[in-house]
Amino acid sequence: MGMIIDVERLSRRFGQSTAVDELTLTAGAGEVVGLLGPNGAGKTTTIRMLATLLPPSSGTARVCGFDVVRAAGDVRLRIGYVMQQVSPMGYYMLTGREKTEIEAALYHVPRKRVKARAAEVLELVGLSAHADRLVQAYSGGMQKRLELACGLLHRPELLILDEPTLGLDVQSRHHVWDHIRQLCQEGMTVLLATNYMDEADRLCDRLTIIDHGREVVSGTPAELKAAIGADSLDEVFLRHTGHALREEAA
Ligand SMILES: Nc1ncnc2c1ncn2[C@@H]1O[C@H](COP(=O)(O)OP(=O)(O)OP(=O)(O)O)[C@@H](O)[C@H]1O
Repeated sequence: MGMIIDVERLSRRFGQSTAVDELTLTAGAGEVVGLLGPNGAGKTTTIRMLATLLPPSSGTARVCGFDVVRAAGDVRLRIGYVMQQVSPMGYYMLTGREKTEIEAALYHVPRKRVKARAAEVLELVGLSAHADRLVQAYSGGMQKRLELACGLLHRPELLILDEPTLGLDVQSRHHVWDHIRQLCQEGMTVLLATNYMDEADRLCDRLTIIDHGREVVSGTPAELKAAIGADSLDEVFLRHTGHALREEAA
């Protein structure tokens, strides 16, 4: 069975600084693989390389069997990417359904299928009842779920989620997690970047902890905790790096 993500010694430099440093990462079909690390650890840079938006400085990355540099078009057809920063401004005067249908057309869903597919993905993320409300009336959690729905429109083999619950309240986070878990049950492969250890713990089959662009340690959440007798992934991070995963806000 081919790997959905197969990354070998991937690096990205910006001038003198190295954002991603010889990272190796794999994901098999149906796995939820996490990248856990603090702000600036290199998660988004890694994701942008896998999504073909940023060329690597060195190393190789294959997604769904295609090289992200030489076969970027083949990769793009097979991935959904839900970005960290969502700017809903351009969509404020649209309903959730209208936004989803526009994105469906952009994602090359055949015209005859657009309405049905939009309704399906809205149902998947629990937004059917709110589909005809304006996006500007959505809560933060609903907007995130709408982004998730749009990432699913073209039935990607790999869904890439960058901080899917950043800035959400506890209840909304649990709601988003429920929907991500449901997608996994349907066999989707997910790459999740987060700096929330509870999110990584709850959702990931395997994760790689990164710091300063480099792998610190990787394994299942249970393995990582058991190896050092830690109760939480925060503690795992602290023990391996000597500093906290999340700096306290000043
Ligand atoms: N276009 C760029 N030019 C220069 N430096 C960059 C660029 N993009 C990212 N970096 C640097 O690379 C490092 C990794 O950033 P990256 O955004 O990948 O981290 P991250 O783990 O995703 O953090 P966050 O959780 O804040 O998104 C940072 O030091 C950042 O300043």
